[in-house]
Amino acid sequence: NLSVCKLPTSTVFQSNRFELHAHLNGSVSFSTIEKLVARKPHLNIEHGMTAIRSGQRRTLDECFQVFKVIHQLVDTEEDILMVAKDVIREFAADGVKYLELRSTPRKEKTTGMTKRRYVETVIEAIRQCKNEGVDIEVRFLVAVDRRNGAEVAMETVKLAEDFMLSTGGLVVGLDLSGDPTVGHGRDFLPALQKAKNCGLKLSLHLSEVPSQADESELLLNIPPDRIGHGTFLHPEVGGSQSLVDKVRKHNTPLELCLTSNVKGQTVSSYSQHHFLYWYQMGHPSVICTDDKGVFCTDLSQEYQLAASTFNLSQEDMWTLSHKAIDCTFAPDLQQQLHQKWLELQPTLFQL
Ligand SMILES: CC(C)=CCNc1ncnc2c1ncn2[C@@H]1O[C@H](COP(=O)(O)O)[C@@H](O)[C@H]1O
Ligand SMILES: [Zn+2]
Repeated sequence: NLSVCKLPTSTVFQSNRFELHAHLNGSVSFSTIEKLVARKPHLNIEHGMTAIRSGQRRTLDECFQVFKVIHQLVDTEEDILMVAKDVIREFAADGVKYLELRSTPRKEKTTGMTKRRYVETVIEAIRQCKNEGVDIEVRFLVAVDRRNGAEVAMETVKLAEDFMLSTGGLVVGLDLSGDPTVGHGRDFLPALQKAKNCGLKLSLHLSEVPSQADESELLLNIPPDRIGHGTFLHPEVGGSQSLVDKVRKHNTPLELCLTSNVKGQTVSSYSQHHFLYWYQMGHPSVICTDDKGVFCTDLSQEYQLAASTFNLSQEDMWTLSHKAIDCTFAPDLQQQLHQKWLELQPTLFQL
Protein backbone atom coordinates (compact mmCIF):
# COMPACT_ATOMS: atom_id res chain seq x y z
CA ASN A 1 0.00 0.00 0.00
CA LEU A 2 0.91 3.65 -0.29
CA SER A 3 2.26 4.01 3.24
CA VAL A 4 5.29 1.97 2.18
CA CYS A 5 6.19 4.87 -0.05
CA LYS A 6 5.29 7.84 2.12
CA LEU A 7 7.56 9.48 4.65
CA PRO A 8 5.99 9.90 8.07
CA THR A 9 4.80 13.50 8.16
CA SER A 10 4.13 15.24 11.45
CA THR A 11 2.63 18.38 9.94
CA VAL A 12 1.06 17.97 6.57
CA PHE A 13 1.44 21.08 4.48
CA GLN A 14 -1.89 21.79 2.94
CA SER A 15 -0.51 24.38 0.59
CA ASN A 16 -0.07 21.93 -2.24
CA ARG A 17 -2.68 23.37 -4.53
CA PHE A 18 -1.06 23.44 -7.96
CA GLU A 19 0.95 20.78 -9.76
CA LEU A 20 2.65 21.91 -12.94
CA HIS A 21 5.11 19.12 -13.73
CA ALA A 22 3.74 15.57 -13.74
CA HIS A 23 4.48 12.92 -16.38
CA LEU A 24 1.44 10.67 -16.75
CA ASN A 25 3.22 7.31 -16.87
CA GLY A 26 5.62 8.31 -14.13
CA SER A 27 2.71 9.21 -11.86
CA VAL A 28 1.06 5.77 -11.75
CA SER A 29 0.46 4.72 -8.14
CA PHE A 30 1.10 1.34 -6.57
CA SER A 31 -2.58 0.42 -6.56
CA THR A 32 -2.95 1.23 -10.26
CA ILE A 33 0.18 -0.76 -11.07
CA GLU A 34 -1.42 -3.71 -9.25
CA LYS A 35 -4.50 -3.46 -11.46
CA LEU A 36 -2.33 -3.29 -14.59
CA VAL A 37 -0.23 -6.28 -13.49
CA ALA A 38 -3.43 -8.27 -12.94
CA ARG A 39 -4.48 -7.42 -16.51
CA LYS A 40 -1.12 -8.63 -17.87
CA PRO A 41 0.23 -11.44 -15.66
CA HIS A 42 2.28 -12.84 -18.56
CA LEU A 43 4.66 -9.86 -18.34
CA ASN A 44 5.88 -11.01 -14.90
CA ILE A 45 6.30 -7.46 -13.69
CA GLU A 46 6.65 -6.78 -9.97
CA HIS A 47 6.23 -3.48 -8.22
CA GLY A 48 9.94 -3.23 -7.44
CA MET A 49 10.46 -2.77 -11.17
CA THR A 50 8.20 0.28 -11.45
CA ALA A 51 9.11 2.38 -8.41
CA ILE A 52 12.14 3.65 -6.52
CA ARG A 53 11.43 3.51 -2.80
CA SER A 54 12.54 5.62 0.09
CA GLY A 55 16.31 5.54 0.55
CA GLN A 56 16.87 3.94 -2.85
CA ARG A 57 18.73 5.75 -5.58
CA ARG A 58 19.27 4.85 -9.18
CA THR A 59 21.39 6.18 -11.99
CA LEU A 60 19.54 8.30 -14.52
CA ASP A 61 19.86 5.46 -16.98
CA GLU A 62 18.26 2.99 -14.57
CA CYS A 63 15.44 5.46 -13.93
CA PHE A 64 14.68 5.64 -17.63
CA GLN A 65 14.53 1.82 -17.77
CA VAL A 66 11.67 2.04 -15.27
CA PHE A 67 9.56 3.97 -17.79
CA LYS A 68 10.06 1.17 -20.32
CA VAL A 69 8.57 -1.31 -17.87
CA ILE A 70 5.60 0.96 -17.15
CA HIS A 71 5.04 1.50 -20.88
CA GLN A 72 4.77 -2.28 -21.29
CA LEU A 73 2.02 -2.29 -18.69
CA VAL A 74 0.19 0.70 -20.20
CA ASP A 75 -0.30 -0.14 -23.86
CA THR A 76 -4.03 -0.02 -24.63
CA GLU A 77 -6.64 2.73 -24.66
CA GLU A 78 -8.33 1.08 -21.65
CA ASP A 79 -5.05 1.23 -19.74
CA ILE A 80 -4.48 4.89 -20.58
CA LEU A 81 -8.02 5.78 -19.54
CA MET A 82 -7.70 3.99 -16.21
CA VAL A 83 -4.21 5.33 -15.51
CA ALA A 84 -5.13 8.93 -16.34
CA LYS A 85 -8.34 8.83 -14.26
CA ASP A 86 -6.56 7.25 -11.28
CA VAL A 87 -3.73 9.79 -11.45
CA ILE A 88 -6.15 12.73 -11.63
CA ARG A 89 -8.19 11.39 -8.67
CA GLU A 90 -5.03 10.83 -6.63
CA PHE A 91 -3.77 14.38 -7.18
CA ALA A 92 -7.23 15.66 -6.21
CA ALA A 93 -7.21 13.52 -3.05
CA ASP A 94 -3.86 15.10 -2.14
CA GLY A 95 -5.46 18.56 -2.27
CA VAL A 96 -4.31 19.58 -5.75
CA LYS A 97 -6.83 21.94 -7.36
CA TYR A 98 -5.05 22.49 -10.65
CA LEU A 99 -2.98 19.88 -12.47
CA GLU A 100 -1.00 20.11 -15.66
CA LEU A 101 -0.40 16.57 -16.87
CA ARG A 102 2.09 15.84 -19.59
CA SER A 103 2.50 12.68 -21.64
CA THR A 104 4.20 11.39 -24.76
CA PRO A 105 1.71 10.16 -27.39
CA ARG A 106 2.57 6.53 -28.09
CA LYS A 107 1.66 4.23 -30.93
CA GLU A 108 1.42 0.54 -30.06
CA LYS A 109 1.34 -1.76 -33.08
CA THR A 110 0.35 -4.84 -31.08
CA THR A 111 -2.76 -3.25 -29.58
CA GLY A 112 -3.67 -0.90 -32.42
CA MET A 113 -3.36 2.22 -30.28
CA THR A 114 -2.49 5.30 -32.34
CA LYS A 115 -0.94 8.57 -31.13
CA ARG A 116 -4.14 10.40 -31.89
CA ARG A 117 -6.22 7.91 -29.89
CA TYR A 118 -3.67 8.16 -27.10
CA VAL A 119 -4.23 11.90 -26.76
CA GLU A 120 -8.00 11.54 -27.21
CA THR A 121 -8.07 9.00 -24.40
CA VAL A 122 -6.21 11.28 -21.98
CA ILE A 123 -8.65 14.08 -22.88
CA GLU A 124 -11.54 11.67 -22.31
CA ALA A 125 -10.15 10.85 -18.84
CA ILE A 126 -9.96 14.57 -18.01
CA ARG A 127 -13.57 15.05 -19.17
CA GLN A 128 -14.86 12.01 -17.27
CA CYS A 129 -13.23 13.19 -14.02
CA LYS A 130 -14.81 16.60 -14.51
CA ASN A 131 -18.24 15.02 -15.09
CA GLU A 132 -17.81 12.83 -12.03
CA GLY A 133 -17.29 15.94 -9.95
CA VAL A 134 -13.63 15.41 -9.05
CA ASP A 135 -12.59 18.74 -7.52
CA ILE A 136 -9.65 19.57 -9.78
CA GLU A 137 -8.99 21.42 -13.02
CA VAL A 138 -6.74 19.52 -15.41
CA ARG A 139 -4.87 20.72 -18.47
CA PHE A 140 -2.66 18.70 -20.80
CA LEU A 141 0.81 19.23 -22.28
CA VAL A 142 1.76 16.99 -25.19
CA ALA A 143 5.28 15.70 -24.67
CA VAL A 144 8.14 15.29 -27.12
CA ASP A 145 10.56 12.51 -26.18
CA ARG A 146 14.06 13.56 -27.29
CA ARG A 147 14.88 9.96 -28.07
CA ASN A 148 12.50 9.99 -31.04
CA GLY A 149 14.25 12.76 -32.95
CA ALA A 150 13.32 15.93 -34.81
CA GLU A 151 10.88 14.52 -37.33
CA VAL A 152 8.67 12.91 -34.70
CA ALA A 153 8.92 16.14 -32.68
CA MET A 154 7.46 18.07 -35.62
CA GLU A 155 4.60 15.55 -36.00
CA THR A 156 3.93 15.83 -32.27
CA VAL A 157 3.69 19.60 -32.53
CA LYS A 158 1.10 19.24 -35.31
CA LEU A 159 -0.86 16.80 -33.15
CA ALA A 160 -0.67 19.16 -30.18
CA GLU A 161 -1.84 22.09 -32.29
CA ASP A 162 -4.82 20.09 -33.62
CA PHE A 163 -5.84 19.12 -30.11
CA MET A 164 -5.33 22.60 -28.72
CA LEU A 165 -7.88 23.81 -31.26
CA SER A 166 -10.32 20.88 -30.96
CA THR A 167 -10.44 20.49 -27.16
CA GLY A 168 -11.49 24.00 -26.29
CA GLY A 169 -8.18 24.71 -24.62
CA LEU A 170 -7.60 21.51 -22.61
CA VAL A 171 -4.31 21.05 -24.45
CA VAL A 172 -2.27 24.08 -23.46
CA GLY A 173 1.30 23.33 -24.32
CA LEU A 174 4.24 21.23 -25.33
CA ASP A 175 6.85 19.56 -23.15
CA LEU A 176 10.37 18.53 -24.19
CA SER A 177 11.53 15.61 -22.07
CA GLY A 178 13.11 12.16 -22.24
CA ASP A 179 16.63 10.99 -21.50
CA PRO A 180 18.70 14.21 -21.42
CA THR A 181 21.83 12.35 -22.52
CA VAL A 182 20.22 11.49 -25.86
CA GLY A 183 20.22 13.90 -28.82
CA HIS A 184 20.81 17.65 -28.93
CA GLY A 185 18.30 20.45 -28.43
CA ARG A 186 19.34 22.20 -31.65
CA ASP A 187 17.54 19.48 -33.60
CA PHE A 188 14.29 20.38 -31.88
CA LEU A 189 14.47 24.12 -32.43
CA PRO A 190 12.23 24.22 -35.54
CA ALA A 191 9.55 22.12 -33.87
CA LEU A 192 9.67 24.13 -30.64
CA GLN A 193 9.56 27.40 -32.55
CA LYS A 194 6.57 26.20 -34.53
CA ALA A 195 4.79 25.18 -31.34
CA LYS A 196 5.38 28.58 -29.82
CA ASN A 197 4.21 30.38 -32.95
CA CYS A 198 0.91 28.52 -32.99
CA GLY A 199 0.15 29.45 -29.40
CA LEU A 200 1.28 26.39 -27.48
CA LYS A 201 3.08 27.15 -24.22
CA LEU A 202 6.53 25.59 -23.91
CA SER A 203 7.88 23.77 -20.88
CA LEU A 204 11.35 22.43 -21.57
CA HIS A 205 13.46 20.08 -19.47
CA LEU A 206 16.72 22.05 -19.39
CA SER A 207 20.15 21.31 -17.89
CA GLU A 208 18.92 18.20 -16.08
CA VAL A 209 22.47 16.84 -16.46
CA PRO A 210 25.75 18.81 -16.35
CA SER A 211 26.72 18.50 -20.00
CA GLN A 212 23.88 20.55 -21.45
CA ALA A 213 25.06 24.16 -21.07
CA ASP A 214 25.33 24.79 -24.85
CA GLU A 215 21.94 23.30 -25.47
CA SER A 216 20.35 25.36 -22.70
CA GLU A 217 21.95 28.52 -24.08
CA LEU A 218 20.27 27.81 -27.40
CA LEU A 219 16.86 26.79 -26.07
CA LEU A 220 16.66 29.70 -23.64
CA ASN A 221 16.75 32.05 -26.63
CA ILE A 222 13.34 30.81 -27.83
CA PRO A 223 12.46 31.54 -24.88
CA PRO A 224 10.46 28.77 -23.16
CA ASP A 225 7.52 29.64 -20.89
CA ARG A 226 8.78 27.39 -18.10
CA ILE A 227 11.84 25.30 -17.35
CA GLY A 228 11.82 21.75 -15.98
CA HIS A 229 14.57 21.11 -13.41
CA GLY A 230 17.32 23.51 -14.58
CA THR A 231 19.59 21.65 -12.16
CA PHE A 232 22.86 22.71 -13.76
CA LEU A 233 22.10 26.23 -14.96
CA HIS A 234 23.96 28.28 -12.35
CA PRO A 235 27.73 28.74 -12.32
CA GLU A 236 28.32 26.96 -8.99
CA VAL A 237 27.34 23.64 -10.57
CA GLY A 238 29.04 24.10 -13.93
CA GLY A 239 26.42 26.26 -15.64
CA SER A 240 27.08 29.94 -16.26
CA GLN A 241 26.05 33.44 -15.30
CA SER A 242 24.91 33.97 -18.87
CA LEU A 243 22.38 31.11 -18.51
CA VAL A 244 21.14 32.51 -15.20
CA ASP A 245 20.85 35.98 -16.74
CA LYS A 246 18.71 34.64 -19.58
CA VAL A 247 16.37 32.90 -17.17
CA ARG A 248 16.18 36.05 -15.04
CA LYS A 249 15.67 38.36 -18.00
CA HIS A 250 12.53 36.52 -19.10
CA ASN A 251 11.51 35.72 -15.53
CA THR A 252 11.02 32.13 -16.68
CA PRO A 253 9.58 29.98 -13.86
CA LEU A 254 11.37 26.81 -12.83
CA GLU A 255 9.58 23.56 -12.05
CA LEU A 256 11.56 21.96 -9.22
CA CYS A 257 11.26 18.31 -8.27
CA LEU A 258 13.30 17.53 -5.16
CA THR A 259 12.78 13.79 -4.71
CA SER A 260 13.14 13.08 -8.42
CA ASN A 261 16.54 14.78 -8.52
CA VAL A 262 17.80 13.14 -5.33
CA LYS A 263 16.63 9.64 -6.29
CA GLY A 264 17.92 10.11 -9.84
CA GLN A 265 21.23 11.24 -8.31
CA THR A 266 21.64 14.48 -10.21
CA VAL A 267 21.49 16.22 -6.82
CA SER A 268 23.50 14.71 -3.96
CA SER A 269 21.08 15.44 -1.11
CA TYR A 270 17.93 17.44 -0.38
CA SER A 271 19.93 20.23 1.26
CA GLN A 272 22.06 20.57 -1.89
CA HIS A 273 19.01 21.05 -4.10
CA HIS A 274 19.08 24.12 -6.36
CA PHE A 275 15.68 25.13 -4.97
CA LEU A 276 17.58 27.26 -2.45
CA TYR A 277 19.63 29.09 -5.09
CA TRP A 278 16.56 30.24 -7.01
CA TYR A 279 14.30 30.72 -4.00
CA GLN A 280 16.77 33.01 -2.27
CA MET A 281 16.96 35.06 -5.42
CA GLY A 282 13.18 35.47 -5.36
CA HIS A 283 12.93 33.79 -8.74
CA PRO A 284 9.58 32.11 -9.55
CA SER A 285 10.05 28.49 -8.53
CA VAL A 286 7.27 25.91 -8.37
CA ILE A 287 7.51 22.70 -6.36
CA CYS A 288 6.42 19.70 -8.41
CA THR A 289 6.47 15.89 -8.26
CA ASP A 290 7.77 14.91 -11.76
CA ASP A 291 6.90 11.21 -11.39
CA LYS A 292 4.99 10.61 -8.16
CA GLY A 293 4.58 6.87 -8.84
CA VAL A 294 8.16 6.13 -9.81
CA PHE A 295 9.64 8.25 -7.02
CA CYS A 296 7.03 7.23 -4.40
CA THR A 297 5.99 10.73 -3.46
CA ASP A 298 3.13 13.19 -3.74
CA LEU A 299 2.87 16.96 -3.82
CA SER A 300 2.21 17.29 -0.06
CA GLN A 301 5.35 15.33 0.62
CA GLU A 302 7.42 17.51 -1.72
CA TYR A 303 6.18 20.67 0.03
CA GLN A 304 6.92 19.05 3.37
CA LEU A 305 10.45 18.16 2.26
CA ALA A 306 11.12 21.68 1.00
CA ALA A 307 9.84 23.14 4.27
CA SER A 308 11.88 20.88 6.53
CA THR A 309 15.05 20.99 4.43
CA PHE A 310 15.14 24.76 3.99
CA ASN A 311 13.46 25.74 7.24
CA LEU A 312 10.44 27.37 5.64
CA SER A 313 7.39 28.34 7.64
CA GLN A 314 3.81 27.46 6.87
CA GLU A 315 3.39 31.03 5.68
CA ASP A 316 6.40 30.75 3.34
CA MET A 317 4.87 27.60 1.90
CA TRP A 318 1.55 29.32 1.32
CA THR A 319 3.26 32.17 -0.48
CA LEU A 320 5.20 29.66 -2.55
CA SER A 321 2.06 27.81 -3.57
CA HIS A 322 0.24 31.08 -4.26
CA LYS A 323 2.91 32.20 -6.68
CA ALA A 324 2.50 28.97 -8.65
CA ILE A 325 -0.85 30.27 -9.91
CA ASP A 326 0.88 32.91 -12.01
CA CYS A 327 3.02 30.21 -13.61
CA THR A 328 0.17 28.06 -14.91
CA PHE A 329 -0.57 27.76 -18.61
CA ALA A 330 -4.29 28.47 -18.12
CA PRO A 331 -4.71 32.22 -17.76
CA ASP A 332 -8.49 31.76 -18.01
CA LEU A 333 -8.44 29.86 -14.71
CA GLN A 334 -6.13 32.09 -12.71
CA GLN A 335 -8.84 34.17 -11.11
CA GLN A 336 -10.74 31.05 -10.03
CA LEU A 337 -7.54 29.54 -8.63
CA HIS A 338 -6.73 32.68 -6.64
CA GLN A 339 -10.22 32.44 -5.17
CA LYS A 340 -9.72 28.79 -4.17
CA TRP A 341 -6.39 29.64 -2.60
CA LEU A 342 -7.91 32.49 -0.59
CA GLU A 343 -10.83 30.37 0.63
CA LEU A 344 -8.54 27.83 2.22
CA GLN A 345 -5.74 29.98 3.50
CA PRO A 346 -7.31 31.78 6.51
CA THR A 347 -8.46 28.59 8.21
CA LEU A 348 -4.96 27.18 8.00
CA PHE A 349 -3.35 30.17 9.62
CA GLN A 350 -5.50 29.54 12.69
CA LEU A 351 -3.94 26.10 13.22
C1 LIG B 1 15.11 9.29 -14.83
C2 LIG B 1 14.63 10.40 -13.99
C3 LIG B 1 15.50 10.84 -12.90
C4 LIG B 1 13.43 10.93 -14.31
C5 LIG B 1 13.00 12.26 -13.98
N1 LIG B 1 13.29 13.15 -15.03
C6 LIG B 1 12.80 13.08 -16.27
N2 LIG B 1 13.57 13.67 -17.22
C7 LIG B 1 13.20 13.64 -18.52
N3 LIG B 1 12.10 13.03 -18.95
C8 LIG B 1 11.32 12.42 -18.05
C9 LIG B 1 11.62 12.41 -16.67
N4 LIG B 1 10.64 11.75 -16.03
C10 LIG B 1 9.76 11.34 -16.99
N5 LIG B 1 10.18 11.71 -18.21
C11 LIG B 1 9.54 11.45 -19.52
O1 LIG B 1 8.22 11.02 -19.29
C12 LIG B 1 8.00 9.73 -19.85
C13 LIG B 1 7.02 8.95 -19.00
O2 LIG B 1 5.74 9.53 -19.05
P1 LIG B 1 4.81 9.49 -20.37
O3 LIG B 1 4.95 8.14 -21.02
O4 LIG B 1 5.26 10.61 -21.27
O5 LIG B 1 3.43 9.70 -19.82
C14 LIG B 1 9.39 9.13 -19.91
O6 LIG B 1 9.47 8.11 -20.88
C15 LIG B 1 10.25 10.35 -20.25
O7 LIG B 1 10.21 10.60 -21.64
ZN1 LIG C 1 10.12 15.79 -15.83
